[in-house]
Amino acid sequence: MEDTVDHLAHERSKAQFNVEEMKIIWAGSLHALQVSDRIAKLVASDPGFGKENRAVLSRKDLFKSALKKAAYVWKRINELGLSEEETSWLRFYVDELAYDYVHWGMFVPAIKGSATEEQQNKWLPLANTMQIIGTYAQTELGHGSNVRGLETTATFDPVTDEFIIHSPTLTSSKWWPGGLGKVATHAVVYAQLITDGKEYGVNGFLVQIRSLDDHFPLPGITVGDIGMKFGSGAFNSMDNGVLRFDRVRIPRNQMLMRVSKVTREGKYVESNIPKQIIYGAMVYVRQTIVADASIALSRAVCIATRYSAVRRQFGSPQNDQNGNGIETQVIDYKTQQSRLFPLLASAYAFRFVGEWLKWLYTDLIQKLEGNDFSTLPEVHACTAGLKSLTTSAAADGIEESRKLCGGHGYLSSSGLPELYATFVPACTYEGDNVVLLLQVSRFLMKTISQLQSGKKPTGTTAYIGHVEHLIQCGCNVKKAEDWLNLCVILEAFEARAIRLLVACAENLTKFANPLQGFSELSPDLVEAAVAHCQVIVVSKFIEKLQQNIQGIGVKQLLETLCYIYSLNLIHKHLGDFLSTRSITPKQASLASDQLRSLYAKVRPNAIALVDAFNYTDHFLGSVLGSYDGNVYPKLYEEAWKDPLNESVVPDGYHENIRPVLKQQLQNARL
Ligand SMILES: CCCCCCCCCCCCC/C=C/C(=O)SCCNC(=O)CCNC(=O)[C@H](O)C(C)(C)COP(=O)(O)OP(=O)(O)OC[C@H]1O[C@@H](n2cnc3c(N)ncnc32)[C@H](O)[C@@H]1OP(=O)(O)O
Ligand SMILES: Cc1cc2nc3c(=O)[nH]c(=O)nc-3n(C[C@H](O)[C@H](O)[C@H](O)COP(=O)(O)OP(=O)(O)OC[C@H]3O[C@@H](n4cnc5c(N)ncnc54)[C@H](O)[C@@H]3O)c2cc1C
Repeated sequence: MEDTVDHLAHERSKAQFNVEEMKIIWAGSLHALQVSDRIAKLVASDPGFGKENRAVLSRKDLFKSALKKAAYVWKRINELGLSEEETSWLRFYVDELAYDYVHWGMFVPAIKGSATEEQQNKWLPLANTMQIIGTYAQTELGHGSNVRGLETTATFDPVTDEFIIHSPTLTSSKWWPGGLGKVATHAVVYAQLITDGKEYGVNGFLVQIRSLDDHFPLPGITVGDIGMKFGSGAFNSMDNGVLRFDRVRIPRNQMLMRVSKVTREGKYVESNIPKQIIYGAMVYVRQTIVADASIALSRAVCIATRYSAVRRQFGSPQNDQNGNGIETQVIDYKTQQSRLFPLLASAYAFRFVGEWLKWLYTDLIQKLEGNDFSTLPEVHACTAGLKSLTTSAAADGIEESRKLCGGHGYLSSSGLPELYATFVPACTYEGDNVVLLLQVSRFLMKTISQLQSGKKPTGTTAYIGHVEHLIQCGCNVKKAEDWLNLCVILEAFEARAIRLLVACAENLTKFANPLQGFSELSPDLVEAAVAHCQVIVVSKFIEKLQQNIQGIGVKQLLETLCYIYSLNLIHKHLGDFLSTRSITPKQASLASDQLRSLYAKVRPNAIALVDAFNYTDHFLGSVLGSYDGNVYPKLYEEAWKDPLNESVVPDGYHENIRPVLKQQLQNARL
């Protein structure tokens, strides 16, 4: 009989805040909560979206299952007449990586961002109805980070009014695009534009790669899958692909011509739109990845927190009602709390900074429509930096969550190994995290150098305008409670960031060759960029707290999480804070004292804080993290579902076990 007891009910009864209000804060609005909740339940109750154990499927079966699910998603969206908002929630809760992620996430945005209105009118209706399936073919075997180094060529032929797309070398083979290997019919291909014998840099071209009748590659095209990837399940349901062109011809009007164009005569014409707009799809996706990071981390933390409240190890001074000794819940170990609660706080911090980044991006798009490009450099720096910061922290946090679950965390049924394997490439795709931080530091060095000419930094760099104050100021914390002051915390972060930045700027002047200086100092520049990004996350968390927050105890709990997020970072990056004299060793030790009190405040609320994510058991996909905390029967049941347990005596016994045993028998007789 199924156990219907809520093993975490006692934990839930201890919460000191209104969980329903916290759910609204996490979702972003009451409306978002209602829509997401309805769609989550719809997905969880539909057997078509059932989550079989992906880890035990062969690559082919995994891929086939992902294809089936993607087709079913599309069918249900159309049958139910879902809105755009509902559709994105549906894809989110189905939680299976397939070609449609790149189609909707990159192919369509690339057309929207880089095609002319006329081109959009032609291609978007086809893409929006999935009459064509697209991929984003930028990276090559030889070059990923260095986009300017791409080798694929697009040479204009004025005789036929066509571009000839060609892969001149092995290293020019497109390599990695998702959905390319076996599914995509079209691709936005990034290639070096050549016309009239001159090269004009990388541009996007819309190229059909497979027949819409029989799915065979078109003449001149070689295409396939690049092979198994890290982990079981995870990205292996996606057909990341390889693509080569042997002088494939496409009409001239399939060059994406919003930023620059080639005329019928073969003349290259630039518009007044910055060339970087060609990279617009990457800016868009980096912004969405920050939201992915908070989701992935919160999933892991939800699993680890619920399991930590259920799991007991070693004795306890307390006795139960019958006078029997009961063991300690592992969540009560201070070490467990000091590892888990900062991750919980980070999930909330990333959620809020992701929300703000979405606003910043939407604002950019509105400005671009009015030909205002002024915020593009800042948006590029924020999306690049925050993508880097949050994905690195979330990937590390998922792995830490696995360890927080002890041995059972290593089981596939915990959901954590696949979550990690699925999420960790986010540190690489859409820009390697170190390469992106170098972009941020380049932007910051420019901001600092412009101070001398009187240019006032704005937005996320506004604090750099207060350089004199921040270089001189001292932190006033004298006792542990003094750290419970958001202005004090923010100033400590700003002081540390600006001091690192100014040190880099000063050191750069010691090099005659700026490029060489930048290269020599790149580790320091990366560190300074991280410090700057942390200022953004902390300040956006603080801004969130200044909004009208409803519900008993909600604001207090969020404040506690904000302090934990910040003080834990101080603890982690103590070297920076001390070497820049942003705080003293005594203040560092007071921060650690304060952290202990903050963990004690979170403890009774921990389960309710992860309940506020409102994740269904279907979405979590973890026997350790289920809502009712009924961990052991679920673990036991799940083990028996493994294909190895289908037979009592394993396949191969007669060939490979019995002879060994017999051999031992013979040896023993001798
Ligand atoms: C379980 C939960 C998990 C959920 C998981 C969900 C999964 C979802 C599926 C995910 C599918 C993944 C899909 C992945 C797709 C990809 O990876 S696509 C390929 C992405 N590739 C990259 O990101 C490449 C990174 N490299 C670059 O971006 C650039 O080449 C570079 C690093 C920026 C360097 O280029 P370069 O031309 O050398 O530039 P610079 O000289 O440094 O800069 C020139 C100026 O341009 C500015 N700039 C650069 N980029 C941008 C931009 N994107 N937008 C705006 N401006 C930009 C730069 O700052 C310079 O400005 P100035 O200093 O003013 O000159
Ligand atoms: C799962 C997955 C899905 C992907 N999907 C797509 C897709 O749909 N479409 C697509 O086009 N691409 C896709 N990619 C490719 C991805 O965008 C690239 O792998 C990524 O941009 C990193 O580039 P790279 O592989 O060339 O790394 P490299 O640049 O070769 O990085 C190797 C190492 O060199 C370092 N490095 C490189 N340049 C510098 C520098 N200037 N300074 C200091 N250090 C440096 C990096 O930090 C890294 O440690 C995908 C990749 C993955 C893993």
